Amino acid sequence: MTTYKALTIAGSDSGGGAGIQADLKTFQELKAYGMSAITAVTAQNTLGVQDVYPMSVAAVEAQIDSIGADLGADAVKTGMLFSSEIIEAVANKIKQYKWERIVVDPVMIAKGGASLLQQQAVQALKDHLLPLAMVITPNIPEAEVLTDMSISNLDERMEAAKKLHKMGVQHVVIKGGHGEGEDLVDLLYDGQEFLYITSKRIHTKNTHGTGCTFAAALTAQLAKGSSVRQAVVVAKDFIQAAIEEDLKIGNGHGPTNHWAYHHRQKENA
Ligand SMILES: Nc1ncnc2c1ncn2[C@@H]1O[C@H](COP(=O)(O)OP(=O)(O)OP(=O)(O)O)[C@@H](O)[C@H]1O
Ligand SMILES: Cc1ncc(CO)c(N)n1
Repeated sequence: MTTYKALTIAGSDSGGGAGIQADLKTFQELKAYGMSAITAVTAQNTLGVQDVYPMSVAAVEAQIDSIGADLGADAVKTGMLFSSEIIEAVANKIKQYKWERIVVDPVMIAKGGASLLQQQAVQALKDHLLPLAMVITPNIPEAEVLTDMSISNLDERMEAAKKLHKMGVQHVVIKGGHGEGEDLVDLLYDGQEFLYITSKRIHTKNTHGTGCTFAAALTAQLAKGSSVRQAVVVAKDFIQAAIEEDLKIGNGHGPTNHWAYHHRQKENA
């Protein structure tokens, strides 16, 4: 049996709902072998981010080298990268190891408002990482920052997706969690066609880590050889199950349930 390997390069969330922890749990549930390179340690829980401790560039590079020199990776996800120095180092390592199935989740701000990316690092993201991305998964506010436009309807979202594609990204997924209304649309653009992945909005405050979990599910599927389109559909089912069966823990925005998708599949088998 082949073992498919997925690497996450992201920040640690001590509360376990987002970041590295969400990614590794999701990889495991989707049967991809999970590996990590930590870019920053956050002191975080369901109430918010209490502190951020970035790693040195050398520490980030050393973790990636340990993986590149031995295990290798079938797909790579980037999450919280914090600074332009870390972004440049990560982009160089991706090129060095010739990794191609790259999912860039352009994490900027946590739900409570804490900054997970320095403002001056946005340009580095555009210059160095976007051209390497097989898929980018911004939420609406992140797509606005990256494209320098305001997005208040689906037409503008389509225009933003085209702009991001022009910046060198192969596939763009602009997620609809931050949109309005009962129907929620994630928009996929591959440079030619738009695909709308729709669902009903679930009314819950427990949405901590939805973005990380969605992008991690996408990465696991790409590691196993899926097409981007198939991977996005599975990622949407995965996050839908994880939000529907949310965990009622902590006093703020609780985490999603990373085992709900697998659990449902077993029940339906
Ligand atoms: N209330 C909800 N009901 C159903 N699906 C949701 C809901 N909120 C988010 N999603 C889904 O979760 C995924 C992540 O979307 P969202 O726009 O919330 O990402 P995000 O803002 O990057 O998340 P995060 O806050 O973790 O950074 C998308 O597939 C979206 O459709
Ligand atoms: C470490 C980390 N990465 C990403 C997010 C975005 O959800 C978060 N809250 N924390």
